This record gives sequence, C-alpha cells and structure tokens, in this order.
Amino acid sequence: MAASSSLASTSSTRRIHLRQLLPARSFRPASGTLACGFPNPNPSPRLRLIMAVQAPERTSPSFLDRKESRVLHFVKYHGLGNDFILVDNRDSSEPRVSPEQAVKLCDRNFGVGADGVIFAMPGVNGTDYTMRIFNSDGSEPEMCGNGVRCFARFISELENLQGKQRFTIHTGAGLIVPEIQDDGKVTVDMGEPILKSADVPTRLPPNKDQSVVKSDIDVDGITWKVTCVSMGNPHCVTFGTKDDQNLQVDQLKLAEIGPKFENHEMFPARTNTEFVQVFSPSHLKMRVWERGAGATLACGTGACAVVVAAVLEGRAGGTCTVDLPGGPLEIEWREKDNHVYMTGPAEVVFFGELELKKLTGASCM
Ligand SMILES: N[C@@H](CCC[C@H](N)C(=O)O)C(=O)O
Repeated sequence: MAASSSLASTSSTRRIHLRQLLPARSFRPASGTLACGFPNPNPSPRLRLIMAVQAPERTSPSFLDRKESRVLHFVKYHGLGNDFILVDNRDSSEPRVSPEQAVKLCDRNFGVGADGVIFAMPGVNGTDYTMRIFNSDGSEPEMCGNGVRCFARFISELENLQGKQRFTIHTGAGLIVPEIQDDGKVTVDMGEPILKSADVPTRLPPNKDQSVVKSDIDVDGITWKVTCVSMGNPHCVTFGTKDDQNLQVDQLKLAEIGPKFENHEMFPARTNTEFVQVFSPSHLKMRVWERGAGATLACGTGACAVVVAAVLEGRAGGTCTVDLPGGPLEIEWREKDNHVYMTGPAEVVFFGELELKKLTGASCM
C-alpha cells in the first residue's frame, strides 16, 4: 500500500476513525492520571467491542486527535510481551518525549511500564514513515523487530486502514518493510543481516570471512561460544559454553549473566545477547538479555539474529520457529535475496494520557 497517499488525508480520516477506535468515557482520566486497564490476556477483541457500542455517541474530539502540547497521548502495544508505548509523532521529526522522560514512562512501578517508547514520525527519502525508539534505559537503538510490528498496527489504526497493508519505514537500520496480513499478524522484511565484525560491532577477531562465528569469549571466567550478527542493532548469539553446547535455557541465571555480556569490552556499542537451545533444525528456543532493557519476553531482531547464527553454525535451515518466553516467531533467512523475514503478532493493550510535566524534574510521576 502507498501509505504516504493516506498521509495527505490524515486529519479527517483519522478523526473519524479514532472516534470509532476510542471508547468515549473509558479514556477520560483525571488530569495527570493514567487511563489503563483491560488486564485480560486478550484485550484487543474487548477493546473492539467497546468501540463498536460507544462510537456513535462521541462528539468531543477523540483521544489521539487532541494535540495539547502539555498532554501526551499514547497507545500501549505488545509483540509477544515485548511492550511499547507508541506515540503519534507524525507532525514532527523531534520526538515528543526526551530519553529521560522515556525512562520514567517505561518504569513499571512509577510509570506506564514498557520495554521502550516508539515514535511514529514523518518519512524521509520517499519512505512512508520514520520509526524511532528509546529503550527503557533511555538509550536509542537502531531497530526493534517487535516494535516495528506494533508500529505497523498503530499506523493502520491511526490511518483507518483495513486488511492487508504494507509500509516502508525508515529506521536507524535503514529501510524496513512490515506487511500486515489478513489474520492481523505482521510479516516484516528485516533486510540483510550484517556479519562483518567491525560493523556489528564487535572487537572479537573475525574467524570466517570477516565475521565472528562460533568464537570464544570469556565472560566471568567461563568460555562461551558466540556468533555475532547485526540486524541493524548488535546481537551476540550463543548456543552454550565451550564445554557444553547443549544449553538448557530455562536453567540460565539470565539476570546475572546478561549484563556481563551486554557490557563486555568486546562490544563497543554494548550488545543484545540471545541464549539458544536447539530442538530441531527448524525449531529453536531462546531467552534474551536486551541492551538497554534487560530480560524481555521477546526480541524480534534477536530471533532473526538467532536463525542467522544457527545457519552459520550449521545447526538449522533458513526457516525456523523460534520460541521466546512470550510466544513463537516465524523467521526465514531467504537465500534468494539474503533478507530475513519475521512473522508474528502485535496487539493493543490500552490507551492512555498523562501530563508531560509529570515526566519532568527529579521525582517520578
Ligand atoms: N526488543 C527489540 C529490540 C529493541 C532494541 C534493543 N534493546 C537494542 O538496544 O538494540 C526487538 O524486538 O527487536
């Protein structure tokens, strides 16, 4: 789809649509409070039910249409439990919140709670949109696989688009192309993996062409075997230690070992780390420690990196189901174009608004 064409018609289309999208009174919190709820395991159908019943009665401006400069309107999404606060930033190339404010928003006790904040911005160089993201620690990664699926669903809600949709998205990792399928899942062309060690980046010496495959790295006195892959953002993939290549990922002390990989001197830009168990050449299981976010329930770029690493190490074919704590992703590293394709869900959790001043200063919200 040419999403850019619908950009021109945003204002009227979006207003109509968001009246349908947002339940009239459910999202009218007291100033400075959060509108949240829907603590059910499958919130989207319920949201849609409320929308259908209440939509015709709405007369006041709808939720995300309101552009008060002091209020941040957002929608929370998740992709297999990797959760994000999505902000409609289509009117500006400056993120509406700062990295410091993002840290507060992502705080699970004092804020909204999320693994990151994602901004939907105007496209550049002919792309439909630009996606930027802040991790929960305020750092800015180049890309986010689960985030881009949420981004696609967010845009389709904002633009009142139905059915199959395809967008071109400019990211720090270059052009990314998500396509919403008829069943609501999103398939994303994640581009080509980057294997050249200097570009991942890693200081580990290359051992296969210019890449790092099944190399030794010492972490806290233990030698691990790792393969380094960038999907725009850096990943270190391991199937086990030098002595034991049959990792049982459920037994890992992730919170202990994860930060040691993340901040290892061999990774000048820090790294995401995936710990992988192989069930078969087409079925893998992983746990992830994310740069800037810690242990998350899923990582899309991580699952792509895992399949690339598994192929390079001769452990898997190019098409795999990757089980993550939040659920499975389908990943294909296609020989034809060398691109990696990821398919998985993205779901609305809730809508919210808060006063931006609550995000400033030393205190929490
Ligand atoms: N969870 C994301 C990756 C988010 C960025 C990552 N923490 C980084 O700093 O590179 C995904 O689904 O890919």
